[in-house]
Amino acid sequence: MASSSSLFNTSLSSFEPKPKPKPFYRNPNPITKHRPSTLITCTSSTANNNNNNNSPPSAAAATAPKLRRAVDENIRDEARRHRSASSNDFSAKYVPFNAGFDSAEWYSLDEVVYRSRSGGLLDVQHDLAALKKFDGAYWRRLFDSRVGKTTWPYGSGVWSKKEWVLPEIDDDDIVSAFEGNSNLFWAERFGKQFLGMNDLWVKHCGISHTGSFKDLGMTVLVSQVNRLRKLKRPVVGVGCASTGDTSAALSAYCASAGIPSIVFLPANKISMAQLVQPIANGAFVLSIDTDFDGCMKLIREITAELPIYLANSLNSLRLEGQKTAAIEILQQFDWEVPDWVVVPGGNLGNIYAFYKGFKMCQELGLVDKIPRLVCAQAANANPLYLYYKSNWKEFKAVKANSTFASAIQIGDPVSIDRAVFALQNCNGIVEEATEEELMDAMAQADSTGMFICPHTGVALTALIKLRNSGVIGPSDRTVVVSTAHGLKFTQSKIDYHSKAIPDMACRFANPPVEVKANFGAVMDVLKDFLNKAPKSRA
Ligand SMILES: Cc1ncc(COP(=O)(O)O)c(C=O)c1O
Ligand SMILES: N[C@@H](CCOP(=O)(O)O)C(=O)O
Repeated sequence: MASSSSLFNTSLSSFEPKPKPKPFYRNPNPITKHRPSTLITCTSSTANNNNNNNSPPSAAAATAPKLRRAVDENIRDEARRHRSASSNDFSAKYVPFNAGFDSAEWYSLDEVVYRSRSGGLLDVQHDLAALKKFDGAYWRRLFDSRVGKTTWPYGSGVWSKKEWVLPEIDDDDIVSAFEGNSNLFWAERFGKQFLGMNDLWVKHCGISHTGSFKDLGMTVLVSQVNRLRKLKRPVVGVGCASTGDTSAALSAYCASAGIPSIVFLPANKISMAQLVQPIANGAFVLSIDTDFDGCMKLIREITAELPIYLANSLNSLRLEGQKTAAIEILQQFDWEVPDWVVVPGGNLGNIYAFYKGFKMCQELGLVDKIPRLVCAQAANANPLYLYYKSNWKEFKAVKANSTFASAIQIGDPVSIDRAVFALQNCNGIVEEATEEELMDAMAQADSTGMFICPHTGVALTALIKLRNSGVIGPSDRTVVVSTAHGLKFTQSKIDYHSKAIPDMACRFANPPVEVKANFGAVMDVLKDFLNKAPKSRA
């Protein structure tokens, strides 16, 4: 149903494929329970207002004018100059998913490994004991102190939480577009008009470098690949299967670092905007005559044979970046916890990433609870929903049917176990949206000034259903995660507003009025319009 793809044949036969980090901790006003001496050094350069270290700036530093760096220095050099010489205590490793802290099976993040010995998923496990040496107030202040700066690499919403993401990577190896720090928008009119809600928010993760939340995970994965290549590990390129957003992010971050990228796309199943992104960024694009699940199977087989690093969220590194969106939401609410967070789900890495981000904040004392999560699926690609409805009795992959929410047209999600774990541990809910429901919800949201993607329409439908059934209350603080930019999915909006979708009423369509180029004709249609327009608010 993603009719955009028929305009641009994705077979594209005419297209030629073209050591440990230095610590940076200083805390002149200790607020920690314990303050490890190795972490804190204060040099004359760190004492100025550049705040390249971990400490919140002092009041004097915050008001003093910043000294411009030397002309022959860039922001990486500047960050390097300000780093101190001691080493930090933080570390992370791969363990089998849901393994305890004493797991005998673990792998260094510098190994190329995607699965546990038993074939299960992996997870990145942080040394929580080391992180807990600092209390929640310390972490809150540290993260808050880095927002809105251009200091390398903390100008990124992901790397501003570096100690919780990839603590051991050298800042020099980081590949970042200063992603994250996305807008948390108060959906005042949508909430009031369509839901009777006064505390509804949309986290616009799609207003980002490549137009989706995938940037958050990809900066981490490509940075680690950059490091592996510097360590002379045999990684000749990075590859993914994609419904359009993972491939866009992968190709952009790889292009930025000069690393070859290879993307497997299901032919004629992604939007034209998504297709052109990896092409423009110089990826090697394969348009394959199968669906996403078929592409995913192929890339797993290929990456097992060739030195191509797997960039899908099966690779748990990605989720370390994606989880920062959850931390950001808490931060944007001044560390108050919302009641609900609604996330559209496909391959199901992101719902777990949100859970993990919230859970870390609770475990490390930044907040005292976590929100309930809702995972929203398209009814045409709903294996998680069916599993949930069976009371988690039996999981069956499905054949995903065509959906306007084409980026979640996935029938055999690789992160199913992660998603179930997340939902069961936060009293979560799974909902689904039919094509008509998701398109109507998208049009309704757009009519209140947003310009959302169909996947966000799926999430809004879930919210509408849970509001109508009274599960979500009128004053519950609720965040809907918008996962991609609406401009990637304009064809679906054109089809809707042209009422060109078979068997769909398109109730909120707003087609343009064709009118002759003369004053009288224009006046007639305008008078008609103004008579029908709602009168201004008293
Ligand atoms: C725009 C968009 N929304 C939602 C999702 C679902 O995320 P996940 O696969 O992590 O469930 C994806 C990708 O799958 C996506 O591209
Ligand atoms: N929507 C995704 C599907 C693949 O998801 P991933 O998070 O496992 O890479 C895409 O855009 O490709």
